[in-house]
Amino acid sequence: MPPPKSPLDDLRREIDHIDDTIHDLLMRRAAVVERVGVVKGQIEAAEGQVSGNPQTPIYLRPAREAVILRRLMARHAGSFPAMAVTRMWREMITAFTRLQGPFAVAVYAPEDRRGFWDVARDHFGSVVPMTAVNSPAAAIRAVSEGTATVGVVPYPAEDDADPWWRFLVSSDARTPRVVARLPFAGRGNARGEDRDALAIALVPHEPTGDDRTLLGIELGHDLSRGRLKDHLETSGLAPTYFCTWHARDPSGPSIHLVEVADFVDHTDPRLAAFAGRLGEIPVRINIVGGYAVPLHFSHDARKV
Ligand SMILES: O=C(O)C(=O)C[C@]1(C(=O)O)C=C[C@@H](O)C=C1
Repeated sequence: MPPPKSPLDDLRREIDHIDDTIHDLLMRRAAVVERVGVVKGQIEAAEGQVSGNPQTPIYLRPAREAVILRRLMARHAGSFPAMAVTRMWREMITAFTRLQGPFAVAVYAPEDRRGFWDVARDHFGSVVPMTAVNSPAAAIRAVSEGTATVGVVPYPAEDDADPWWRFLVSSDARTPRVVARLPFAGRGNARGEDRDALAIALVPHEPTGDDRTLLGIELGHDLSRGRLKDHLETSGLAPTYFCTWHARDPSGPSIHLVEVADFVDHTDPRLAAFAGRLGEIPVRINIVGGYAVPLHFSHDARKV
């Protein structure tokens, strides 16, 4: 006699069928991502030929990743926790990116401060090669030299006397840019530092529809922070965060890092308006990068 049918059998068969469908779709997505990688490689090779400066392609597109997650969160419904969906997609997206080309992460996580490690792992997944480095400068170096695709460094602190971000205030195309703010998709059970982290990479600053931009502003003459803020505000670039670094040599430069609640690139007329307002004061403005505004989860993490 066959064993009596358990009331679970049909439900489990349904789950097996759903798992097969999810798995099939993952394998299908992988094939499409590989085709995207080929096209990106062709586009970058053509651009390298035009500029006479071919570079190893970097496939990461943090802006697109942010748009994907925001779109999924906007359609999410039901009892499955929203934050669990984003965790799965974060693990998947880096695994997919690695189908296109090499990918490694250098995280500022000295032995006595491991907090950013969890935050980086949550964002880039548990399979990607990840190395701890002892200073933000080492993370920047790893990205510039190509030993890491992404560096993870602390969100700038106003009172940092030797801030890492000043190394990113440069117009050199080989200077890494800020490309994401972490955590992007909720903190979960990650240990953290007292502040967020920023991801840096050799990837262009691209809009997502809800962005912050970091401007590095070098002035040829002294100007009070108050006056500088006024000029920024009247040019439509009201700062949401502001740090200043003074060179030790008093005749040396002061550089300001200004965060603006919008997407700004070099062609933005507000930058020209701001430079115009400064009149005789020489100014150099660099786009240090920017990031998609992270997702906000409600307390029970079910819904964004
Ligand atoms: O849209 C792209 O550019 C892709 O390469 C695809 C994809 C993805 O898996 O969806 C992978 C890597 C990028 O960082 C962004 C998105």
